[in-house]
Amino acid sequence: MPTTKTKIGNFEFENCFMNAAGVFCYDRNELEQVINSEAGTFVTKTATLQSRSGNPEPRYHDTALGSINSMGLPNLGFDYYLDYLLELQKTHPDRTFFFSLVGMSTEDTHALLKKVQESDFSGITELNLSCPNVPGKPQIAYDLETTEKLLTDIFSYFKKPLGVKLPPYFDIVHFDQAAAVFNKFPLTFINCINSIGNGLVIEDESVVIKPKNGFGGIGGEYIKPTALANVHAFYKRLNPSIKIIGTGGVLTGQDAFEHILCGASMVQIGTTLHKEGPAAFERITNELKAIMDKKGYKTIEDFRGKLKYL
Ligand SMILES: O=C1NC(=O)NC(C(=O)O)N1
Repeated sequence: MPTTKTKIGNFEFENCFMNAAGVFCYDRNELEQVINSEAGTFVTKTATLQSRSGNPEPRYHDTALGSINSMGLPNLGFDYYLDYLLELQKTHPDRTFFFSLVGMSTEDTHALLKKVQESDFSGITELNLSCPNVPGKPQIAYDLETTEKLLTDIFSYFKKPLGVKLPPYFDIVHFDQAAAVFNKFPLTFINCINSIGNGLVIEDESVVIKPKNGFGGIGGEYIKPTALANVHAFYKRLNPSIKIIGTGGVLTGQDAFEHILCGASMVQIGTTLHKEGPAAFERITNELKAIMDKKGYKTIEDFRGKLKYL
């Protein structure tokens, strides 16, 4: 029977699936459901220094082909998630979890990461450089000069495993430029992609979410081609030591197979998890294993990154 186990940095995971930050990860109740599912691990909701109520509702809307959201980083605050992660290190010493975070300012980001560095947290940190939904705040990783400066400063003091959650890029030159920046740093991973920022969904004559006159991040089937392109573009450009997490448009085992074929070592599920709940992990894992079995692949390394060209 094929295995879908995987490795990120020095950490091994029994399954290459996990939630995408923002989905099923707001509090202990949701995170516990992911722990007890077939998922190999979880990532917390992106934590900020202080708790945030986020944007006005309605701020999330499912559509036939995916979702639109403008949550605005609602979260229970850094200390809530750190406390829970430290508790899990005692109750689940054999598991490794991801901690998503970002500051509302550069100073806050450094304050957060210094707290992680000084803490007993022994998991993996995902720095969210791509939230499109905080009014007035840009998606950081679209500014490569700022991103390079931020990572330079971070790696002067942060010595634990760190990856970055990236927005989608849409230009080959931008893939080249972004990869050149990321290759300068000892990143454990990059995560492609966050939602495609500032889309608009209309029903009848109205937008469907309240914040920003209806503009929000797009997820689901709409974004798989862009997600796959970002995973593969960076897979081809980054030092092999920087692993790729693939996020975006995963509804089935076939979608996950394609992310891994493009180079992903881990696959995150967002919109589908929001719609279906944690049972989606078992379904999609079984679908991927059936595809691997049919093709004679025993592990994901047998086909990871081996996308064929014409
Ligand atoms: O990084 C994020 N991406 C999203 O699509 N939404 C959330 C949010 O708005 O909190 N954050």
